[in-house]
Order: sequence, then C-alpha cells, then structure tokens
Amino acid sequence: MNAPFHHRDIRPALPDAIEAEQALLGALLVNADAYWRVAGFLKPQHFSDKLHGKLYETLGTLIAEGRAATPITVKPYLPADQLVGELTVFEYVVRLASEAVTVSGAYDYARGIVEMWARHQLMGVAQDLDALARTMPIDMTPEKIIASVADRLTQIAQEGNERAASTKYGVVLPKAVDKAAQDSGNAAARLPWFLPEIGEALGDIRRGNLIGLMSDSGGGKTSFSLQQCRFAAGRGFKSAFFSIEVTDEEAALQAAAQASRISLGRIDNFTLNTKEKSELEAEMTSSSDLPFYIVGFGECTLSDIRIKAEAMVKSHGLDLIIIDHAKMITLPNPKDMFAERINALYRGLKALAKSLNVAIVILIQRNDDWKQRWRAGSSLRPVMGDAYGGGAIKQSLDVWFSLYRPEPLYSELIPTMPPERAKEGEKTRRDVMVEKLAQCRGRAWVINHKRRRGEPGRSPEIMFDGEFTMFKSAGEELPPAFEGFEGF
Ligand SMILES: Nc1ncnc2c1ncn2[C@@H]1O[C@H](COP(=O)(O)OP(=O)(O)OP(=O)(O)O)[C@@H](O)[C@H]1O
Repeated sequence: MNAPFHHRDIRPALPDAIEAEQALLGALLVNADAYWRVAGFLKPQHFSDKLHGKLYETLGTLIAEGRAATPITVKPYLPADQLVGELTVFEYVVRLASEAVTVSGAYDYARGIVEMWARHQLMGVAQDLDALARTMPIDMTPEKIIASVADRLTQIAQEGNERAASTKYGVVLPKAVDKAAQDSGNAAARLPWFLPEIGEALGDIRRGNLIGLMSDSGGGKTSFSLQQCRFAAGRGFKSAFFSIEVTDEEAALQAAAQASRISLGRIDNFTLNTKEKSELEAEMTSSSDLPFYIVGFGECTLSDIRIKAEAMVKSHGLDLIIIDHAKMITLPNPKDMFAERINALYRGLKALAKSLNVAIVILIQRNDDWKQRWRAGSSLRPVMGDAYGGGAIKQSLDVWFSLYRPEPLYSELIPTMPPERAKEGEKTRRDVMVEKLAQCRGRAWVINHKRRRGEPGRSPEIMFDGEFTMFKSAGEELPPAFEGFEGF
C-alpha cells in the first residue's frame, strides 16, 4: 500500500546570487574604481544577503568620499559580534578581498545581482497575483488587479535599469509632468541666483546639482559666493559657505560690506563714519536670524566636507553649499594619477550633492594658460581647459560657468609689454590694451560653459564694484566706448 499522501512544500530552494555578491564586494575592495561602473544602478537593497547589502553601502560611502576602501578602513563600521559561519565579519571581509579573482567582471556581477533581485520580486508578484485571483476582495475587480500588477511589474523592470532611455516614454511622461507641475508651484524647489541675468543664463539652482564656478585668482569667486549665500538666506534658503581660504571672520566682514554697501577697506581698517557704523549695526541685527552659515576649514579632505555637510543637513537642513575652492581640498587616492584623483574629487562632490539633495557650488581656480594664448594672439576669455583639473571635470558638473573680469588681467599684462614704436597713424599694441582696460573697468561677464538644461553660450554682462567687492546688474553705467563683449 502506498504511504499516505502528505502535503509537503516541494518547491525547490530559491536561486540566489551569493557568489556574484561576494565577487563584486571583493572587486570593490581591490579596485575602488569598479564602484563607479555599478553605482548608477546597483543599490544595497538588491543584495539577497543583508550583510552584503550593508557592506556594499559602507564601501560605496567610503569610495564616494574619496577614502580608501579596504578591509582595514571598513572594519570600524562592521558589526563586531556577528559571525559568518565560523568567521568574524572582519575575517569574512578579508577573505572576500583575498579571493577576488577579477575586477573587470564587476559590471557583470552587478547585473547578475540585480537580475536575481528582479526574479525574486517577480516570484513575489506571482504569489500575490495568485492569492488575489483566488480570493478576490469585494472592492477589487480583475481590471484593478491587472492594473496594480502591471504597475509593480513596471517598477521591477525600471529598478536597476541604468539606461534612462529604456524606461517606457508613456510610463515616465505622466510622472515627469506631475513633478514639473509640483516644482513650478513650489517656490522652495529651486533657488534663485542673486542677479536675474545669471538666472537667465544658467537657470535656477537645483538641489542635487553640482555647479562649477571658475575665475582667475582675484576674479571675484569669493565675493560672488558670499553675495549668493546672503541673498539666498534672505529668502529663507539655508545656505553655507565652506571657506578653506579666508577665515570665517574675514568672510563675515566681506558679506557685511556687500550687504550694507560699506567700503571693505574701511571695515578692515575700522575707519567707519557714524552713518557706516549704524549701517553695520543694522546688518548685524537683520542678519542675526538668517540661515547663512560660514564654516571655516583648515586644509581639508572630501571626507571632512562630507562629514560637516551631513551633520548640518541632519541638525538644521541645508539647501545650498558653496565651497571655496577646489584646489584647497586635498585630493583623494594619493597613489593614483592626477587626472583620476581630480575625477574622484568632482565625482565625490556630485555624489554628495545628490545624496544630501543639496545644491553644491564648487569654486574653481583658472590656471595661467591664457597668458600663452594671449601672446599667440588669442583673447583673454576663459575656456574650459583653463580649469584646475582640466576640461574633463565637465562630466561631473551639472552647470559650469566662468566669471570673467578682464580688468585685472589687462592691468597685469600692460606693465609687462615691451616698448614699441607706433607706425604712422596706428596705435601700439600697448595703446590698444590701455584703451581696452579703460573700457572694461568694472565690467564682468558670466560665461556659460555647460548647462544640463538649456543653451550654453550665453554670456550676460554684469558689473563688479571693487569698493564693496560685489557684483550687480549692468545698468546705465556702461562706459561710452562700449564695443561689445567680443572685443575683450
Ligand atoms: N578684504 C579685501 N579688501 C579689499 N579688496 C578685496 C578684499 N578681498 C577681496 N578683495 C578684492 O576683490 C576682488 C575679488 O576678490 P575675491 O577674493 O572675491 O576673488 P577670488 O576669485 O575669490 O580670488 P582667489 O581665487 O584668489 O580667492 C579682488 O580684486 C580682490 O583684490
């Protein structure tokens, strides 16, 4: 006689991608660059093993901060009392690193992990669908079940899909329209620039964006940034100026000079008349509750910046951070080539802006290559290759513009020009330069190198007032001999 039939769960064990997870983590521990191949689509929740997901998240944070990601650096963040088989978690991580076979397979391992995650999700949907179809609740209809399952299937298909173009247009469009409508009605979604000309050329400042602002040394980056922070804070946006170059007190005095239109030189020497003193006092009163923070750093790393920014976001929230300036940040990964270290810095800043949902403006010093170009007959105008770190930084920047003030450049060049005898009826090169210097006094241009949305190439003119070290809209104060931007 046959044995009585027992109802048993005869389903095979679920497939998993544990080996791919181990191999990927090993690859990241050996070569941090592998992270950037996968970070765009692989998320910690895709790992079937929770510990693996946590390890991936921790390694990702270290790498995004430009720190080394090795078993030693990751150890302080591992659970000390957990075991994996007979190994401590630390011993397990050491083994993952030592058994890493190849780093070139990181992308394929990551795709395998996401695929396995998607299969598990599909099984979950299938079970739910089966249950719903069998015992359909009274408020459900088959159409409603189909619609809800279709939504979940679309989500699974989109998750982990790194190519935006493969999201179905018809699916993404309603969401995009909704979001745009919400954002347009929500004044808090975007931050304005302090001058309308800048907004027209660059668009508003968006959270999660990394914006590069380049100028020559002394070109006005610090002045511009303080004005922007003070302006945004005045409209309720929480703004922070991370100053690595000037002290917090110097920055505060400069911002006060701009806001109350008092000569910065007179504030510095404290030779203020009664009216100026009372204006300064008024600024002290009106600024006491402004959400404008000045953070003075000594030499610092990307990691210092991340820690400070995260703490500020947690304690009172932040909308805008301006960092003065890129060259002052110690580059990550000392063993790598300069170009890679620069890339790691800008990528880390971009990751920080995105993860904190804060707009970050990084100030970038322009190198002196323009001098050679000028000797060869070119204009003094900045180009992307003049950036500290070169034009390749463009990849990590959402918006990139230069503040171009030719005045100090002409002032620097004129005394270096060799004497020349003018031909009959012609001006010497020096005479031409002196004329141009006179014409560009107090003038500045915002040169748009990159704008993710919109046309690059617009270069509105603004003014720089050296007395208060502040920028303002170009009004009627143009000199009569104005010849247009191309002349400079
Ligand atoms: N305390 C000050 N007193 C007088 N003028 C100042 C003061 N600080 C800055 N300036 C002037 O304002 C102009 C713009 O300086 P700012 O510091 O904003 O430029 P920057 O681009 O940040 O320069 P750097 O890259 O060297 O820091 C310069 O001509 C500078 O000489």
